[in-house]
Amino acid sequence: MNARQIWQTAIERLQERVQPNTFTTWFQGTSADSFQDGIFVVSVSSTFVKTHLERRFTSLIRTILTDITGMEVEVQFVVSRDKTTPEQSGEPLFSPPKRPSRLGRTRTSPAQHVRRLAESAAAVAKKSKASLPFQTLGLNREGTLKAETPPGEYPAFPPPPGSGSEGESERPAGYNNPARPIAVPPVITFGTGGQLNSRYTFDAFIVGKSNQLAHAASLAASENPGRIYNPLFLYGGVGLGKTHLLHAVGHEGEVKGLTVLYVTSEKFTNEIINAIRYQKTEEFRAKYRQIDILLVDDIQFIAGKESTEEEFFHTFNSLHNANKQIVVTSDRPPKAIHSLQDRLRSRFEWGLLADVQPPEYEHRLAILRSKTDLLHFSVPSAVVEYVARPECSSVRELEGALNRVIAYATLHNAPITVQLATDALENIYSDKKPSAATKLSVSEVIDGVCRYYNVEAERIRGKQRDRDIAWPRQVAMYLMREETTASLQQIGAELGGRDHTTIMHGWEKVQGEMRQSDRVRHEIATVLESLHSKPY
Ligand SMILES: Nc1ncnc2c1ncn2[C@@H]1O[C@H](COP(=O)(O)OP(=O)(O)OP(=O)(O)O)[C@@H](O)[C@H]1O
Repeated sequence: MNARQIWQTAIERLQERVQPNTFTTWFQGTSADSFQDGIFVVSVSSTFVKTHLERRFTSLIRTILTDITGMEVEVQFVVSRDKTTPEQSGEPLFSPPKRPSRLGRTRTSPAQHVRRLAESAAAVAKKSKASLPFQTLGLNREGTLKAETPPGEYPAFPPPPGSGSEGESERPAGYNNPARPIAVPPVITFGTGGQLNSRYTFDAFIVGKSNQLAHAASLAASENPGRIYNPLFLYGGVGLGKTHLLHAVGHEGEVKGLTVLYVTSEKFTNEIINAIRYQKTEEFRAKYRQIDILLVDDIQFIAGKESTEEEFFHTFNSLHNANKQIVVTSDRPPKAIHSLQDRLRSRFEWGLLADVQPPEYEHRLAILRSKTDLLHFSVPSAVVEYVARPECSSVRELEGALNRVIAYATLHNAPITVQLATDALENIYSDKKPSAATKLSVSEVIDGVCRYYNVEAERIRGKQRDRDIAWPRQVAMYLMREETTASLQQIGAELGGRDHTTIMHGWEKVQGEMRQSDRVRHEIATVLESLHSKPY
């Protein structure tokens, strides 16, 4: 067998032993460079891939090559400068969507990518439902199961520094390894852009079923900026890690030496307003068009702002045409951003839509453990389990609860015990029990609905009947009836003097839509979640 044939066989075995998205991300596009004097050289497409393969897969590849060749093999990786990317070779596993010949036309290929990722997520989910105790159940950075790996399957979990062989871990909960030192890339500023938070790296992100797709897609986009999933649209409820992933993509771009710009949609809007005001639109455009990776947080807030949408549309086109990566986050999918221009909506739907959901209990435990490690605080397992127990819809809330327990212990100079945690979280966790105490006021509902749909309260109270205002108004009716103690008459009075039958009709309409549509159920759940999430 020559080097190429050996590598072909090795690749087939690797494919059987690692998860599909791990395989695609790291092994797709590798090839045999040479095999001489027991040294097998694998050619890879980038330094990033090289470093990752060296760190995580050397021993597995060595074992496989030794097995195939029947001799002791050392493995090395080289970056092939003139190596064609998968896209250039014409045989991509992930390929960028074909550019439509006219605006707004949709493409199909990203759907296959979604399916592939979703299938692998589902496979992991299925596996994780097996009778493993949660302490030994986990997903690593690639979403592969870390612990209790079935015989023959390679544990892809990275080793803590100095812990011996690859794949071993000290982490009991088995999610990705927060104990690893986290590379702290330099904080970047670009023009008037924002900064990347050095804590928000892929290494510090704990992967679970609820965020696996978003994580895998972000990782893949950061590996191949502008080539895969462009744009990448991350969406989900508050405090679930969208911004974290956005920054992580930015950090990886920085490592590659690319020009990264992170901006909130609010900042983007202000810059446009100022550019128009001071006749600096050319400078604005020039700045935005030399970016390699554009990261925009909370894109839903540009909806309904005409000049901002217009300028973003042109920026988007210009970057996308030049194969520059665009990643945006939103609290909801493009379809649910009601006042967004159709041409922008269709562009957002063009790449990959990936959602993040609230973490389930085991995932919350793993996140909390990683946070205690990062804080260099030793928190007993029973306390971590106590903090993770209530249904916590946002990781930010979870972090807040943990910080509160630690602060409470420090303040009282007391050991961290379950009793102390119970005291520290008394008011907070009792709030979570469904009771009259959780009822909202009508003005809280109006504020929340206006924030979510990006409309003004006067319009909600007004007479207009366009769908873009009628629907938020009906949602307000529904939520006021469900979530406040106000009577139908009081709700009617609050909503511009409407009759109680109109309120009843609005409530029925939303309830009916929720019964029929997952999307509407999700939408209402998101509004509710934002209404109930209070900062600690
Ligand atoms: N899977 C995770 N692993 C580790 N930390 C996480 C994870 N998900 C969220 N966090 C942490 O939770 C906090 C909130 O996350 P982030 O700001 O990214 O949420 P978000 O979805 O962007 O929320 P918002 O919509 O309110 O802006 C951050 O400190 C982040 O590091």
